[in-house]
Amino acid sequence: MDLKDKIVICNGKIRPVALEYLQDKVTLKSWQQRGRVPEEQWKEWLQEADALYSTGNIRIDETLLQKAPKLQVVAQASVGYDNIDVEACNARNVKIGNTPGVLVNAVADIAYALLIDTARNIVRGHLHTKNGLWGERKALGLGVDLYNKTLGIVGFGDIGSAIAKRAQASGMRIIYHNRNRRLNDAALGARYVSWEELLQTSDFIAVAVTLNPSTRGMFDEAAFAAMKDGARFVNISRGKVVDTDALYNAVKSGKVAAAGLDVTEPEPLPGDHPLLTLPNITVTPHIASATEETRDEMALVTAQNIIAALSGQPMLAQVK
Ligand SMILES: NC(=O)C1=CN([C@@H]2O[C@H](COP(=O)(O)OP(=O)(O)OC[C@H]3O[C@@H](n4cnc5c(N)ncnc54)[C@H](OP(=O)(O)O)[C@@H]3O)[C@@H](O)[C@H]2O)C=CC1
Ligand SMILES: O=CC(=O)O
Repeated sequence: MDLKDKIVICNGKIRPVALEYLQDKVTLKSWQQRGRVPEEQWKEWLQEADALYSTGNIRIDETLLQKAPKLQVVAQASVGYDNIDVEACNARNVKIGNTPGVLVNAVADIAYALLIDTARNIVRGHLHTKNGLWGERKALGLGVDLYNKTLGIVGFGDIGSAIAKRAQASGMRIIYHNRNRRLNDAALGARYVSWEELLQTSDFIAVAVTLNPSTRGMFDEAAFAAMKDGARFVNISRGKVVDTDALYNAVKSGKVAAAGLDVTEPEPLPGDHPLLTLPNITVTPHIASATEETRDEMALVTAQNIIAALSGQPMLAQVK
C-alpha cells in the first residue's frame, strides 16, 4: 500500500533505525534538533498529521486531539502510556500503540542495580572515595546481604518477573502482589501475597506497577509505616505511585533504610530537592530503558506500529 501521502509527525528526535524504516514509506516531520519543537510549528504539524510518533513527554488528551483532526494513530516509544487519555483516543477512533516486551531486560537490570545499591552502598561508597574519604570507609557502615532475604515485588508483570529472575540468582525469596494472581507464579518461583503481607514481610520492595487510578499514591504514609523496620525500597515504575513526602520521611527516620529510584515525582527532579539531601537515596533520571539496543528496538516497534495502523493491519502492540 502506498502511504506516501500520509503525514507522520514526532514531537522529538526519531532514532536513525526508525527514520530509515519510515522515511521512504510516509511523509515524515520530526524535530531532530535539541529542545522542544516550537509551539507554532507543532500546531501546524498536528493540523495535518495522520500519525503521531510520541517520544512520551507530552500529554495526549482531548485538547491535543482537537488540534489534530486527521489523526488515526498515536504510537509511543514506551510501555507506560499514563500520559495518554485512552478514552479520549477511543472516542475519536485514534489507535494507540506502545512498546512492551522489548525493554524488559534493560529496565529489570536498572531495578536490580538500584536494589543492590540499597543493600551495599555502591553510590555512597563512590562519593565517599571521590571526596578523599577512603581511609574512613567505616563511616559508611556495613551493608546487608541479599542472600536469604525476601523481595516483595509490587507489579509482577513483564518487568516485575524479570526482576524476580535476577533476584533468584542472588538467593532471594520472592513474594509479589498484583490485583490478579498470576497462573504461572509457581513456575516463576514467586508466591502471591496480599498487599498487607507484602509490606509487613519484605526486606526489599521493588515497584513495577503501571500507573493507574489504583496505584496512584499507593505508597503513602500508611504503606511506609506498615513496612518492616529497615526495609529497602526501589521504584522503577512511575513517580506518582509514591507520595514523595511520605518516602522522604520514611527514609529520614530510618524506617526505610535506603531507597533507589529511577522515577520521581516531580520529574525532572530539581538538583536541590529534599530527597537528594538524604545520603541513603540513589536517584537515576528515568533512564531504565536507556540502552542503545533497547532504544533501537523501542523505536523500531513504534515505527512498525505506525505503518501497521496506517495500513489497516494489527499493530505489534496496541493499547485498548
Ligand atoms: N523507569 C523506566 O524507564 C520504565 C518504567 N516502566 C514502568 O513500568 C510499568 C510496568 O511495565 P510492564 O512490566 O511492562 O507492565 P505489565 O503490564 O507487564 O505489568 C504491570 C503489572 O502491574 C500490576 N498492577 C497494576 N495495578 C496494580 C495494583 N493496584 N496493585 C498491584 N499490582 C498492580 C499488573 O497486575 P494486575 O493487573 O493483575 O494488577 C501487572 O502485573 C510501566 O507501565 C511503566 O510505568 C516501564 C519501562 C521503563
Ligand atoms: O518509562 C518508560 C516506559 O517505557 O514506560
